[in-house]
Amino acid sequence: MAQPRTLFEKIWANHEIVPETPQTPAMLYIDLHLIHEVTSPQAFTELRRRGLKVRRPERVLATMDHSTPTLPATENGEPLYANPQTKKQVEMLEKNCAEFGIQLYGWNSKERGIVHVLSPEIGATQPGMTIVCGDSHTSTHGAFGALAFGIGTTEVGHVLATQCLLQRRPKTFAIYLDGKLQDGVGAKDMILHIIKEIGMDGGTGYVLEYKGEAVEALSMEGRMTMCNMSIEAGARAGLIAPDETTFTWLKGRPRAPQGADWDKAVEQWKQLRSDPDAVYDREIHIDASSIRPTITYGTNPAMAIDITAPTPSARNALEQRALDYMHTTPGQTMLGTHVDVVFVGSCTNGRLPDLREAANILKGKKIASHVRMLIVPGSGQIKEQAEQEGLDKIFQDAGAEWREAGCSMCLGMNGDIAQPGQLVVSTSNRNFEGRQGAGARTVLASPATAATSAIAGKITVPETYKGVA
Ligand SMILES: CC(C)[C@H](C(=O)O)[C@@H](O)C(=O)O
Ligand code: SF4
Repeated sequence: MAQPRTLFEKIWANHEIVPETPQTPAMLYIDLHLIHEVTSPQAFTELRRRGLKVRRPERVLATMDHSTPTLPATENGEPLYANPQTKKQVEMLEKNCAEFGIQLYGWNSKERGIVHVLSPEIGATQPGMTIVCGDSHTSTHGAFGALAFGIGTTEVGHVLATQCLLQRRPKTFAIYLDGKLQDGVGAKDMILHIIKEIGMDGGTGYVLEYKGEAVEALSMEGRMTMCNMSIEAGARAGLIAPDETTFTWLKGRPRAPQGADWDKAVEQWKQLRSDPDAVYDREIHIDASSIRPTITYGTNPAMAIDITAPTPSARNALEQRALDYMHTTPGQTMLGTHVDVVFVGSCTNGRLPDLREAANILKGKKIASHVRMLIVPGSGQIKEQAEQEGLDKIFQDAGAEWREAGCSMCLGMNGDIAQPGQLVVSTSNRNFEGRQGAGARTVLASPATAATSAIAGKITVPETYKGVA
C-alpha cells in the first residue's frame, strides 16, 4: 500500500521538478501565472535588461484591477485615472503584454476584473494546478483544489522566464468545520472566526486545508471567500478538495477542458482528495453551528469578534494602538457604532452571490441618509449578470453607487477612498490602518452585515440572522 497522502502532498508531488534539500528549496513547475499592473512592471524590466523571453506565454494571463477607475470612462473613451502613477501602471501592463505575447483582459475586454475573480470565472483556474501571482490573495484559487500562492516581484520575473519557482515545502494544517452553519451566517463569518481562533500567524508555514460538512455545503464563491483570507492567518495557501460542486461550476467555462477532455479531467480531479489516513502536521475542529455573524474591531483581521460580543481589552501596546485607532471601547459591543461608508466588493466578497445577498436585504429599502455605499462587482461578467438580474437597480434605488469592476476601495489605490476618521463597513479582507484611505477605519464584515448596517446607518446584526442575537 502506498503511503496515504494529503491533497497538498499530491499536488506538490505532481509539480516537484527538483526536490528540496536542507540547503536548497524545491523547484516547482507552475501551471498558471496570473499578473496584474502593480507587481509586474519591474519583472518585465528585468527580462528586458537580461534579454529574456517569457518561457510559456500561453500559461500567463494578465488583467488590470488595482489601479483602474470604477467610474465609467469619459465620452472620448479616456479612463478617469486617479493620478499619473495608476495610469502609468496600466499602460505599462498593456505595453508589456503586447511585447511579450501575453493575453491581457484589458479595457476592451468584457471580462476584465479582479485577477482572483476573473481567472476562476473564465475556467483558467482548475483543480490540481499550481498557480502563482504577485499578489497575496492568490490563495483564493485554492477553493478549486489548486495549490495557489502569492509571490514577490522578483519571483514574478523568475516564473515569467522559466515557468518554474523555487519554493520551500510548507507544512499541512487541516481545519475541520463540523456540522451546519446557522441561517444568516456565511463563508465570510466562518473565515473571520477561524482567523480569530488561530490568530494572525496561526497559519504561518502551513497550507490550510478546509474540510468538513460546512465546507462541503459551501458554493464555489463561498469557498473562494474562505481560501482568499487564508493569507490573513499567515498561511502560504488555502485548499479545499474539488467535488461535484467544483466540477459543475467549472463545466462549460471557456478555458475549462471541453468534450472528451472534460471527462478525462474530471476523472483525474476526483483523485485530488486527501486519503482517509493522511496525516497533517496540525489539525483543529470547529463546530460550525457555533459561529455567529463575525466582524472585526481592530486593525488586523484576527481582531475579530461575534457581532454581539463585547470587544476584548488590549493585551499589548499594538492592540491598544489598534483600539485607539478604531475608537473601540473594550467591554462594549460594536453594535450601534456610527457607520459612514459601506463597501461591498473585492476578491473576498465581490461575486454574484455576495451581491445578491446584499440586494436581498436592500430591496425596497433606503440606506441611511448619512451613509455612502459603494457596490463594486468583481468582474465585468459579474457586473453584466447583476444588471441582467436587476440588482443594479435595487442598489441605486436604495441610494448606493454601482460601479465598474475592480479592487476599488478594498485598498483605495484607484482613488476610491474613505475620508480620515470615517468608519467603513467593508466586505474586503484587510482592515489595516489607512488601508481604505489615510485615517479611515475599517470593519470587516459579510455582505449581509454590510447591507443591514448601511440601512441602519450603524453596525447592526444582519437581518438574515435568526439565531441568538
Ligand atoms: C497590490 C498587491 C501587491 C496587494 C497584495 O499582494 O495583496 C493587494 O492586492 C492587496 O490586497 O493588498
Ligand atoms: S480586491 Fe483587494 S485583496 Fe483582492 S487583489 Fe484587489 S486589492 Fe488585493
